[in-house]
Amino acid sequence: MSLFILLLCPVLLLCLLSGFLRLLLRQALSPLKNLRGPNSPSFWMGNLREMHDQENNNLIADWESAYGSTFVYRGFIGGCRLMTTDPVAIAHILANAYDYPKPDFVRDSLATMVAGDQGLLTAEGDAHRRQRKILSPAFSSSHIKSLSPIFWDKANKLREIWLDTSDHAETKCARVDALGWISRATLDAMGLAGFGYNFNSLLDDKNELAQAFGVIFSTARKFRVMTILQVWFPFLRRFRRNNAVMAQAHQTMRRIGLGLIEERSRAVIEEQAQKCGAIQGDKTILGRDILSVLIRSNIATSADQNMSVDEVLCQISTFMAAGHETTSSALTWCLYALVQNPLAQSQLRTALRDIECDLRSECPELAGSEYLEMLTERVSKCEYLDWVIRETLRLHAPITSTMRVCMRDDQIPVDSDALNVDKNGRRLYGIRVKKWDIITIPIQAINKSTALWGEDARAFKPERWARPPPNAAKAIPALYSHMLTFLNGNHACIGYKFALLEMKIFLYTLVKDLEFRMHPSLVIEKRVNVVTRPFVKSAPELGNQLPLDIQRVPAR
Ligand code: HEM
Repeated sequence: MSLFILLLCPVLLLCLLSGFLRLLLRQALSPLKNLRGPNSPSFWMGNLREMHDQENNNLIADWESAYGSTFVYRGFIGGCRLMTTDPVAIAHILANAYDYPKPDFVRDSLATMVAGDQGLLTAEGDAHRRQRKILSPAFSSSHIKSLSPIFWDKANKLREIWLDTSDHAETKCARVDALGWISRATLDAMGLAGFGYNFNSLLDDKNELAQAFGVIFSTARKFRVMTILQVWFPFLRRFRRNNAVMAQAHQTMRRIGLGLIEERSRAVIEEQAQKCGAIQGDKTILGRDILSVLIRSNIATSADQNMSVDEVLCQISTFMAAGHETTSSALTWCLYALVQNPLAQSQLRTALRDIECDLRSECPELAGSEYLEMLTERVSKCEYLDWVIRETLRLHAPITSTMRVCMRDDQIPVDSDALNVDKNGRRLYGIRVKKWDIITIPIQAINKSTALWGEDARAFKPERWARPPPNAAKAIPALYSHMLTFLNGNHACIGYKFALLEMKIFLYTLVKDLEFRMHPSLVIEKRVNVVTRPFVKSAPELGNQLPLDIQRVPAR
């Protein structure tokens, strides 16, 4: 054994030991240990293993009915983690976002995914505030609307591919993997709308940047003991799998990303020199993509406040990670919900066909971009489509939970009507937390909670949106429709208008002329790997997929 290894072993052991001791001390001092919660099936892993399948086993709803809306579950070596579905507690945590940031291990794992720790997803405090301000013009309603031609183009391409596939099938009905196709179409849309880059993945799946992102995102790791250890012992993060492959993918991303930034910056500077564009993204004649608007906004920001090249580069992969997979997951789950509810599917098709019919008869002279603009307006306002999307995002939130860590000792308020008690049966009027305590906000469980949404909370019912939500649900502090799908507060999703418009345009284009069905023998379950994706229960080895049968619906 070399001298180096002989010296290294005791150092590693010492690091591990001091890490363990620190952890045990924090846990011993945490007031969370006084709260009720489920038994821990494992000393080392606590409840983490059973939580891995929570989207398929209603685990959190069961815990909620046993222990109330605020309780603890166990993490690594039995550490207590707070879980709460209490709207008042969640409002407090999200309103004090910088006192409750994402835990270091979450940020580290996101940083691996977005190829750096300088993007909006991982930034905190002043850096986050500054970045968000520079990025906000790119996500305004008017700017997002100006991106709609990209969504129409990619949605139409997918529609043509699917119509062609079904028309050429012997029975005029073809089976496609909806998840795979939607993911390619939304990747293409994100590339163009995000940073003016054409992945062209609907026609060719060999694009080098798409492959690099594929490698980077696949680091969203499976449940492994090593992953848990890396959470608590940062030095172990050096020994990640695929490090060489990842480095290569990061290099590709950096090379292409820097090229895009340079190209866009040059275009913006030329544009300003010619005074042919305003700073507002939607009025410029050049690049409407988010990166171009970000660069304009960055140039207009004072030098001590603007973003560095590395920060801008990191935003590109951040849009990809935060914007592409989430929207493709939401659209896929929407089609799943519609095949499970054929009545809702046909009602939606009727509403979508009415839009086209009404527009053609009211404005027969409209064509080209004018027609598309008016169509976008009508599709955005279609009531039934809106209900279908809300109901999908409530029942199938692509991001099912998020974590926060307390950065100061605090007393988190709770709903005064909630009858939560601690381990000793004492009524809880607030939750005492200590610095470093970890909190899980179970987004999906809150969206489906029967206590908040009523007895039919787990059913897909677009019509529920015809009435105002129950009072209990109205208390949820949300950015969108009383649900936490896009979260709320300083770290709320910046791209939610982008996602909603893209979803509406894709659904209009696909559902209007295609009927979707699923073979009754197929059972679909959810797999959470940063975002939630479907897989066939009897064929998990085939990976994430949603096999749907598609068929052209004859014109009216
Ligand atoms: C259905 C689609 C989407 C869903 C469900 C979704 C959901 C979320 C959620 C829950 C968060 C908060 C994460 C946390 O703090 O733990 C978030 C943040 C974020 N999202 Fe989205 N998102 C979607 C689409 C998009 C799109 C299309 C973009 C960009 C084009 C985007 C960009 C971002 C960014 C940059 C953040 C970080 C914001 C911050 O920390 O300040 N998202 N999203």
